[in-house]
Amino acid sequence: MLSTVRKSVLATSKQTLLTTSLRSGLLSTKTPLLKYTANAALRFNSTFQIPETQKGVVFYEHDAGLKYEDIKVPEPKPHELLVKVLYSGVCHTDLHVYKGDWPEIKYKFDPYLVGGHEGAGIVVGMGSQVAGWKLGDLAGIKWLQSSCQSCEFCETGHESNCPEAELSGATHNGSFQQYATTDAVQAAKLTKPEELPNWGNENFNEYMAKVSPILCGGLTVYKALKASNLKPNQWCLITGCAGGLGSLATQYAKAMGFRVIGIDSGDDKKEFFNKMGGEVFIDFRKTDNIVKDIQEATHGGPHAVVNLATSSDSISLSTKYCRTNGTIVLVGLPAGAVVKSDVFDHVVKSLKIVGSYVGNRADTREALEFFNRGLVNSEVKVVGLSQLEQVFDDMEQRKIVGRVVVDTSN
Ligand SMILES: NC(=O)c1ccc[n+]([C@@H]2O[C@H](COP(=O)([O-])OP(=O)(O)OC[C@H]3O[C@@H](n4cnc5c(N)ncnc54)[C@H](O)[C@@H]3O)[C@@H](O)[C@H]2O)c1
Ligand SMILES: [Zn+2]
Ligand SMILES: [Zn+2]
Repeated sequence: MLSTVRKSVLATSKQTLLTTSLRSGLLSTKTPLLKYTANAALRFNSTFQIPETQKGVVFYEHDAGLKYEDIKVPEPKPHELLVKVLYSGVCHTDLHVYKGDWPEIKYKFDPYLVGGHEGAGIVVGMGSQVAGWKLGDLAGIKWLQSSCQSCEFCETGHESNCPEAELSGATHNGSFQQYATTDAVQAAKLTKPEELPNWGNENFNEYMAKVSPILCGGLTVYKALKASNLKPNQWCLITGCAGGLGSLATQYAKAMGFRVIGIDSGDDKKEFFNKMGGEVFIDFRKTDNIVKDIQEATHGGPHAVVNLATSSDSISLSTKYCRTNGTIVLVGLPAGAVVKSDVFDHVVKSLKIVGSYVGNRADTREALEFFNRGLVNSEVKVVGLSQLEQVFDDMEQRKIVGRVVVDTSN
């Protein structure tokens, strides 16, 4: 799947990697180059030639078609990085944004919107106020593009709840383009694979493709599992267990010492779930009594449920089978979803229902560490960025097993 040109480029040493990439075409294009030197506030290095235009997938209004177009390369603001995006995971959130499922968000069409918030790439430029980054560093673009850093939520590490938060792919153009800007404080620091015993420079492209879903999917499920209050050896039920977040949640849960029972549908999804380390799979389309099946398999119900399914009914159902004193974590955001729970059961069983929204910078670093240590294997299918519309169609029809990642070079 990964291009042989890139593979050969990446078999080089650390020092030669970026310049060789430029010669081979990884970082260069035939389009005219911007004269960044004209703006002394921006810092660039001659190693990186930034074109004026690039390929990106844009939409001009919700649910009215995606366009793979030549668009302008954005210029970083003083506090922003310019990232040459190599790969971007496709999260169901990108589909919700495209469909306009969440009217609460103030989407920014200027005049178009570029989705994507699981971008992995190389820092090729930065604004004058950026500190702590060097050109050539590897950076991740997350859903939380920036936060104010001074409100009560930012101050206490709840940055994703910041009322001023900017969101990649929704209020700020995201990672479905070859070059994207992102706030330098919130950008995720990615370790170079050559510094990791499990990886090495020869696997650079594979590393970048696989790390991209950790930037939303991995981070989100890791944080949600922390919010579940589970103790080692307790049962964790994951709804939507064979989707993008589900495949990662299964592995993080296992790595954190929990037993995993998953709900999804289809033999391919069951097989995938078992491969990810899941113990019991319930096919919601095949069972006659899902509550009974779950409670029997877990001897009284799971101690926590992490709801990742893109189904409102499945969320309400989780209040029925959750164990007494258990925690129900809400993560999936189907359009217009509400949780219907029986108050009597709710009180007598003393259930806790909590929402979990991506994670902060520490959660990001920790989630990446699980991946870097090889405790979580991000199983991805890589396709060209130009195929994004097809990926959205497949996602809507629930055909995708695990995560699809787009390669911005084609
Ligand atoms: N809270 C957050 O911070 C956060 C972050 C990222 C994503 N999300 C949301 O999480 C959800 C999942 O995202 P994803 O990228 O994993 O989506 P996905 O499409 O990859 O996976 C969803 C899975 O749910 C399964 N499913 C659908 N109906 C089901 C049902 N009734 N019972 C069990 N499984 C069912 C599908 O078959 C699919 O495998 C989306 O709504 C997304 O917006 C939330
Ligand atoms: Zn996401
Ligand atoms: Zn804030």
